[in-house]
Amino acid sequence: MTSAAMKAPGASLPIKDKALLRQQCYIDGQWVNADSGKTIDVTNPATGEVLATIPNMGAAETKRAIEAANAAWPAWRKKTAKERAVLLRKWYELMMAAQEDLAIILTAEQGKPLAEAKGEIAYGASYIEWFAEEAKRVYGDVIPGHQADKRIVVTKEPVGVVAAITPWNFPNAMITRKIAPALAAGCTVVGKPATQTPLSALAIVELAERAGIPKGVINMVTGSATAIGGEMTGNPIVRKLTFTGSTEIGKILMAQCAATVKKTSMELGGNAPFIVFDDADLDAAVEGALMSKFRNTGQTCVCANRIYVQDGVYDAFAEKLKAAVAKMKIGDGLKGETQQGPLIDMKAVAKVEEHIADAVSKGAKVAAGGKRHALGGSFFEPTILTGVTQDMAVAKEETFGPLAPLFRFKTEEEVIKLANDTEFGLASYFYARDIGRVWRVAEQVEYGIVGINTGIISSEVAPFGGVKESGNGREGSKYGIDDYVEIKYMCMGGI
Ligand SMILES: O=CCCCC(=O)O
Repeated sequence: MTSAAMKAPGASLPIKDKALLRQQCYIDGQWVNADSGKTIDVTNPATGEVLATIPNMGAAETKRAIEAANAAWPAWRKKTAKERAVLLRKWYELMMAAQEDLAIILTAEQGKPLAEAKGEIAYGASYIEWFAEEAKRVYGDVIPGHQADKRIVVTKEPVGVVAAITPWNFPNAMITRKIAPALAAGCTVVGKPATQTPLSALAIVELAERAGIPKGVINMVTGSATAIGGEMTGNPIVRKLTFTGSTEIGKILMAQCAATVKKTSMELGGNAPFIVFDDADLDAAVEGALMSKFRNTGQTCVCANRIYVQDGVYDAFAEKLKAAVAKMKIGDGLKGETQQGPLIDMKAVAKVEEHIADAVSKGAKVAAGGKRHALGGSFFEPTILTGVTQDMAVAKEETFGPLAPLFRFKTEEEVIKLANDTEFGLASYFYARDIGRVWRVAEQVEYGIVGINTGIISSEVAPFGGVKESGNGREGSKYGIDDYVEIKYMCMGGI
């Protein structure tokens, strides 16, 4: 094929605003290539098609981005909260106006069904809307003095340059819920999206530029995770690192940040228990389990990973879940009524297969699915395992795929122990109607988030985050901005 006859990357994407498909990074208000000119292909996990190429940047470009963010910081922090809020609001509006195009780009690079992608754009934009409002409420305190001639005043100041590293499973919302509070608080940002899904990040930076966010306030680099992460964590200008991803990588980043004592927010792995008690509304529990387990084809840190069902309703729950799963439509997220897209890559498929093989070798039964889907590639059948026990790998590790393992339990006390028997502590869920039990269980599970009679817990108005090895800090809600401010105490004497 001649180069003239070759299709431009992304040409097949039915987006109206072609300028959203950016293939360069954004540093100091300029769209730029890697110094080396090297690029990385971005592919569609549903088809294998190359959608675009992005710059393969490293430490040098990241350093420049950090310096640009630092240069932009004084003017940005000096703006009034309302001035920052107006720009954020404009960015939110542009994002919502481009919802359809942004969703198409997101589905194409990530695989989730278009309806879910549209939901993610609205969800991602909602953080910008929320923090535009919160920018105006970064209040301080006046504390009664400890001596007669003293007054104590507490103010909150932006931490400074923030580095944000985001994952492939939510290529829009994980960026906005870091950048929006940072900007609202008066910080500037250098972001690095996952290499598999950079196009959503670059598209929203394009919209930030159109919204009038000044140059240097947001910078976005793509490329080598080790080189970019190394510069972000090593550079003393960066005062805070915010990361969403695996616990394994989070620990490495935290260790690297220790050398310059950076603040960190870590939103790491989960191993969410989903408990169904005898007194639960079973249909509601099945619906909640479907939403929690199969959201984004099981590739969400808050997806149910272990489904504990009480003895008396175990068989009925398994049957109902099986019937619901049988109706799921699997396919290319950009096509028709798809409810389950492909997994991100073949490594993800291998992990699901490992968990199934391990469980089956120890006595679990495949009640639905259990193998790669006939569509090929990284499509996998939604799977249910019954007879799953605590000695199986799926009890300890996050599968991050469409596998619902059903564990049987007898008592409330027993299941609380099982639910807490993990180093993770992000999301947990349970279904019960007895009000005493609801309080007892909610208070005893060691998790940052507890879904009670619901499988969906995410919202910009709520504090999202985990305990134990699931991380630190909270994203969203009135608490979310705290991660981007430093408290200053002024002791005023001589009064
Ligand atoms: O993997 C974690 C993404 C979090 C998605 C959410 O906010 O619900």
